[in-house]
Amino acid sequence: MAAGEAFSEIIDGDVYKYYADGRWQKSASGKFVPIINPTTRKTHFKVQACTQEEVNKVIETSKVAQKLWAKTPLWKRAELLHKAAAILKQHRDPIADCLVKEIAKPAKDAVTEVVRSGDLVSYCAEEGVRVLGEGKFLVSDSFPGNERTKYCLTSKIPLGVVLAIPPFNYPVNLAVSKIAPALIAGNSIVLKPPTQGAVAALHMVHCFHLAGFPKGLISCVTGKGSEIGDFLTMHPGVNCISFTGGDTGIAISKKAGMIPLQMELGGKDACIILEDADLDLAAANIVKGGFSYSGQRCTAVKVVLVMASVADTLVEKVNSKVAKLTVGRPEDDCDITPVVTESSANFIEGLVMDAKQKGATFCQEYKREGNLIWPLLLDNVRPNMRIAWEEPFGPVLPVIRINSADEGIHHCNASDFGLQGCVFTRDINKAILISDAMETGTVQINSAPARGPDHFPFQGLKDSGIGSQGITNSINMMTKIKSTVINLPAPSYTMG
Ligand SMILES: NC(=O)C1=CN([C@@H]2O[C@H](COP(=O)(O)OP(=O)(O)OC[C@H]3O[C@@H](n4cnc5c(N)ncnc54)[C@H](OP(=O)(O)O)[C@@H]3O)[C@@H](O)[C@H]2O)C=CC1
Ligand SMILES: O=C(O)[C@H](O)COP(=O)(O)O
Repeated sequence: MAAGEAFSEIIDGDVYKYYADGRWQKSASGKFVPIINPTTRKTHFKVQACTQEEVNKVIETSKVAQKLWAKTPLWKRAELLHKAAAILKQHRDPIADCLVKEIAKPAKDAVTEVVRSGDLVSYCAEEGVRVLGEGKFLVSDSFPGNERTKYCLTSKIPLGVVLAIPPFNYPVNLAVSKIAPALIAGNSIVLKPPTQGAVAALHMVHCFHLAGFPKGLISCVTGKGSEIGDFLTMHPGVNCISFTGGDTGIAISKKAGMIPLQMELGGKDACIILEDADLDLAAANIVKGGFSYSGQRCTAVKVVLVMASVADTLVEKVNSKVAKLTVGRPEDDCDITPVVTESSANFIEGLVMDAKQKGATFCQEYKREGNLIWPLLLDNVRPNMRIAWEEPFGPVLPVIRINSADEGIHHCNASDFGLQGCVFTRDINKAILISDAMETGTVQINSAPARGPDHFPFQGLKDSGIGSQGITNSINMMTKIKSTVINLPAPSYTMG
């Protein structure tokens, strides 16, 4: 069911339409993709399974719309984005409700995601006006052998059609973090939402529709990534891909053509705890960082590396906080809610069983009902266990006891991932040295990893990504530099 009158045109019967050429449309495939509610494990929504012909048409109209959009004054682009942000925030409740049903996001966090997304769009509009409103002026006589006969003017121009593919865990926020920078920079956008989260994304797209963007500029095609993903990412009409997700991103980067790629992939964010750390602060951050949204955040704390001398105290403090976490339905705003799919729950269980077989200490009893997995801290994890290296994307957190900071740094750097990490210590000098040594895109000192606030640069090293996100970096990434050189007949020196 569509939530409320404002969204009635985006659904036909019980199947949500896709958005192309400024209209909500039914796919000619006659097929739909079911969206399973992680809590009930029953089909909750249905979306169109778009065809390759429909993708071709979308990219064609997207190209035409982009040419006109690039000629739209920057202040007008910003004005429309501000309007979309306001409409999005106005409709936060029905959109948040979709997040609860599709991805089992706790009710309050779901509202926060939508509000944060509106703020991101507004900030992007403001930042874009400044970043794109400025270029460079260079003179030739700064390079040896030249007189001042050339003036070079540079500006930032759009790339064309940007393909945006966000993951299930932030289907609205990680969609607008691609859509808003693309649009302010004069690009058009084709969104392929994650299957789980597609309906929330379609509602969000409708807010942009209501804001009055030109037709064809924004499109949203639905379907399973495994079915239309390759066709989209290898499409010759696509000029840039901004992707957030798992290993799929590595495969995409090998198949995509010679176009700019922004890839935000998985992580195994390490939390290093030194002997002098504030253990209450560390424990609070480990629980928040490791278990919020049931560990389904790329920036979740995914391995704790604690000095053996303080490990017992830390584990005790973490356990007493884990005991207070509520477990249940997202509608009831529980801390721990069902993980997104049954296959995800099975994968997490596989990691837990491997750790059990290899002798990890279970701080809580392992408990699972359907997709719901109770929070679990695994102590005395060793490097031969899969959980020491793999990303569970669930409420299970390994603790490895270390005897030196170097051992912690070594474990962190031996990972194929390099998204974020954190270190807890009262010694700022040690914190800086460890931060510099950690091969990750960001290190947080005395706090858990986090992508937000959304204007901070956000990037992964190694298998965690290509390029950098954050509002300003995304705007820059979705543009190219264009130079115009004025050649003078004779050298000219100002006031000379
Ligand atoms: N670094 C970061 O910023 C973040 C990283 N992540 C990572 O994402 C993963 C979990 O998210 P999840 O959604 O399961 O990730 P996936 O990689 O499975 O999916 C991400 C997106 O890619 C789509 N997709 C799937 N196959 C293809 C394909 N062949 N071509 C193009 N697109 C495709 C999916 O669509 P469909 O749903 O239809 O399959 C979805 O929209 C974790 O590893 C996590 O660490 C998550 C959030 C942030
Ligand atoms: O997908 C994710 O996990 C997000 O990028 C995390 O965002 P946050 O750290 O701001 O919650």
